[in-house]
Amino acid sequence: MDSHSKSGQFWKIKQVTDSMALVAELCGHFYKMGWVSGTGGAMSVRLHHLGLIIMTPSGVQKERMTAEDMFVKCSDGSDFIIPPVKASPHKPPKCSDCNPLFMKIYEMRNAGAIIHSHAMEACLVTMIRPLSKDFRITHMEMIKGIEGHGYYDELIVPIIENAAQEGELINSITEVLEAYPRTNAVVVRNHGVFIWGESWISAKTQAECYHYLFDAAIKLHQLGMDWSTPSHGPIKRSS
Ligand SMILES: CSCCC(=O)C(=O)COP(=O)(O)O
Ligand SMILES: [Zn+2]
Repeated sequence: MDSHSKSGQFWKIKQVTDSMALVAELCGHFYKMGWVSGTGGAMSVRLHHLGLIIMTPSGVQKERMTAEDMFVKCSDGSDFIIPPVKASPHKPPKCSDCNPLFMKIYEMRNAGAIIHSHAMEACLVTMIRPLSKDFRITHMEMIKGIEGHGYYDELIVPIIENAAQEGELINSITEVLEAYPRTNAVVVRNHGVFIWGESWISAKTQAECYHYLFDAAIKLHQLGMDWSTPSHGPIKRSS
């Protein structure tokens, strides 16, 4: 291998290891936000130009992960890097249960990163209106943080029903990705939310806006105000 090729290989390896470290660092931040507590939640970043996908491991303290805990998959889902087994009593590392859901989102959307949050506000907003098929909100400045949306737009986020196992959500996620072509988030009732963007920065920024809007909706509801109407006027019995 000539020195030019060696240099190219070095920079590719560095991009992968830097991204693995970045996912660990971001999960530490998300833990402080209440998005990945109790081992819940997960994250994935896709390195389009390298054909690789980084995913968090399953069932671990998400705020204590390091770069070497990350799984790295090829675009077809096969393993590229499996984390080393740590000393007993730790179990062998397992990739996130969100793996099939992340792969489906990558397949159906041109995403560069996906965040799965277990934030309380993402749960509660689905429980206040237990029959609603989607979360709708308008006339809030933070809607502008969601790609393709303005202040006056109605932001519509599909809600799917929860299941006993994360992988069982695959059919309902696929259905809403088809039925809501503009959405870059799916809320799972009584569980959490999946949010994606073209880069990790876009996914994180939009995740902050979605969580803000869910929180605002809950607070508006507590104040007797209807979050889904332009005036946010008093809640009517039917809403
Ligand atoms: C209390 S966590 C239950 C599993 C879950 O919903 C989740 O998001 C975490 O799954 P993972 O396999 O990525 O740890
Ligand atoms: Zn989950």
